[in-house]
Amino acid sequence: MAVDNDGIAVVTLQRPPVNSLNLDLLQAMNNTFDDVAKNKSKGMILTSASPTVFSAGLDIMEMYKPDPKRVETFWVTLQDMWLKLFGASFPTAAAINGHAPAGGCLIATSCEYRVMLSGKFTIGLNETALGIVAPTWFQDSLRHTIPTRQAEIALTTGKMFTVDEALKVGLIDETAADKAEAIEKCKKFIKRFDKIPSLARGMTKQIFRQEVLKKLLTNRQADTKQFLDLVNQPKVQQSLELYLAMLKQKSQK
Ligand SMILES: CCCCCCCC/C=C\C=C\CC(=O)SCCNC(=O)CCNC(=O)[C@H](O)C(C)(C)COP(=O)(O)OP(=O)(O)OC[C@H]1O[C@@H](n2cnc3c(N)ncnc32)[C@H](O)[C@@H]1OP(=O)(O)O
Repeated sequence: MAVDNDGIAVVTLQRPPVNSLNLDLLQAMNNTFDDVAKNKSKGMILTSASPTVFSAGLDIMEMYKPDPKRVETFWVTLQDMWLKLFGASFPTAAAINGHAPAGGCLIATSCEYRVMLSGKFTIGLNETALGIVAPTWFQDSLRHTIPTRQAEIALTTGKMFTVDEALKVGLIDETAADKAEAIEKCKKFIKRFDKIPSLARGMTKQIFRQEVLKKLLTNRQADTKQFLDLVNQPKVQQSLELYLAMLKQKSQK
């Protein structure tokens, strides 16, 4: 992860090849978010070092034949990452410079503003298409971004939106021709708050988001148990094995 700081922190996800979210990356993200808060940055922009993938979502290897202690820590660290990002009092934006499936879409929709590169990229919560259920807080992040009806259809169909579709439905706010332009547009969004007192801004955001945050905070143990029960089911392990094989086969073509 690299952080440039000119008052606005640009945080670059840098875990080749596809920025899949494993325990180490999630821990690094959490430490970085804490630093951004401590340094009193004006805001934070999340982007990717990959030219084609923002993030491929959760690292499936963390869930396939998992070590019991590690997979639990993995999930709790993912919850922490979401609580910190969705609940950040500082302004957040995502410069989405590539594909953003599942957990990649979760990161983007946890931010307040999204700029995505024009091109053949897709974004969405595709969990149902993989035969799994997007956790409540994944669903809430989408519902917080696009109208409820479109969110329900997208979630139940596991829809991956093209850039044009994402713009039309409001899943992204703007498009950009390249990464530099996407970062500039995110900076422009964050600079809108230059004349707004930061305490009032931060508290307003937290009040606006508190219902959704509270749902996970009061349900963390049940959410973790639900995930662990699901991931340890033989049928789920079988699906993960098939999905990994499919991804490998595709990457070797
Ligand atoms: C299926 C049942 C799951 C049951 C889980 C239990 C409950 C879980 C609850 C919550 C779920 C959370 C949601 C998630 O985030 S799950 C992850 C979903 N992510 C995806 O479906 C994306 C998969 N990846 C892709 O579609 C593509 O890789 C893409 C991001 C579009 C990039 O394409 P491309 O640039 O062509 O790269 P490759 O496909 O060639 O991939 C390069 C190597 O990276 C490996 N890879 C890709 N994605 C993942 C991943 N999410 N986790 C781990 N590894 C991944 C891929 O296999 C290639 O590896 P190699 O080079 O060794 O062959």
